[in-house]
Amino acid sequence: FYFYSAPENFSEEMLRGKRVIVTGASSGIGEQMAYHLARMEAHLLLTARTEAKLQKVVERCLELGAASARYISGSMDSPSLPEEVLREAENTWGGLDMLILNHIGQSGFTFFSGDVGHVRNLLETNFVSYVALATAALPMLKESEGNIVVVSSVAGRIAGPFTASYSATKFALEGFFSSLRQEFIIDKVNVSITLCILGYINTESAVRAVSHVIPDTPAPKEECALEIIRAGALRRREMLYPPRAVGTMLLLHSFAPELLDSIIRGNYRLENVRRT
Ligand SMILES: NC(=O)C1=CN([C@@H]2O[C@H](COP(=O)(O)OP(=O)(O)OC[C@H]3O[C@@H](n4cnc5c(N)ncnc54)[C@H](OP(=O)(O)O)[C@@H]3O)[C@@H](O)[C@H]2O)C=CC1
Ligand SMILES: CC(C)CCC[C@@H](C)[C@H]1CC[C@H]2[C@@H]3C(=O)C=C4C[C@@H](O)CC[C@]4(C)[C@H]3CC[C@]12C
Repeated sequence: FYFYSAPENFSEEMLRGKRVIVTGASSGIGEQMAYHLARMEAHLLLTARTEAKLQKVVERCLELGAASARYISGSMDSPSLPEEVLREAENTWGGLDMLILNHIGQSGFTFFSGDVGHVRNLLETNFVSYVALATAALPMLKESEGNIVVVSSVAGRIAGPFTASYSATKFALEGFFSSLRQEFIIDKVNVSITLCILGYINTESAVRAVSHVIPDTPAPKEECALEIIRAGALRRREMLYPPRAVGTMLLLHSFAPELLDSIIRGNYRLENVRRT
């Protein structure tokens, strides 16, 4: 608990000139990570589906001081996109230092509807594409001794109600990337894997999805974005944000899981859950 709140030896120069891919960078935490990295004078390759938004983010990144900034648009449920993104990095930079996996597909905050097709598609977008991106990036990351950063959630450690499909995709990420980290150590592959366990963050889409049910005040996306970059650059195994709230939840989950479950249910405004 203390470990994660300890002062850290991070300097923004660590990112200067680094070649970084950020997925899901057209809005929310991904967009904020792009702006921080731009200020730090990194080279940026951004992805998401909406080209118009990516164009604006790239423009702003160049104003903020990015060494370079470009984008690729497309949906991560398409099996060819991950390789296309990494080919672009190889062609323009000839290498890669940091891969930040952050995008998620749409999922509502309500009872599981029974739509198995949606689960399949969400696993493709939120999980399989992460594996494909990391796999395609690995040769370049080995060369640079770089970083893989996986953005996950408290919902990837503790399953609350109304996030069944989403939680499954985040649990999958932790299983896969924690196993991979072990293999890297065995094989002496010097590529770090940082898992980010986030609580409720004030992005537009999250607030829209849950504010009528969850009364808590969400944590700021700007600081969240900076903490993710910091943890990745410091090659941390995991980061928690906001650290105290998430740390307390994980601790409670480990020694009194049923108590935590009931606290979560008791904290929600269940009468406001939209049943469709
Ligand atoms: N906000 C929160 O409370 C929490 C967030 N997190 C995690 O943080 C990360 C960022 O979340 P947040 O910033 O809130 O999310 P946003 O909804 O703000 O951003 C999601 C990004 O992913 C892109 N995206 C959506 N669908 C697809 C798709 N099919 N293919 C490719 N890209 C897609 C979106 O752009 P476009 O629509 O243009 O494609 C957008 O850039 C996620 O991994 C999330 O799980 C974890 C815990 C809590
Ligand atoms: C004691 C309890 C109140 C603690 C429970 C923590 C709750 C509040 C936090 C932890 C993880 C959060 C979810 C998340 O990870 C990602 C998304 C996707 C986004 O598009 C919509 C919002 C959603 C569902 C978040 C909703 C709020 C969650 C459940």
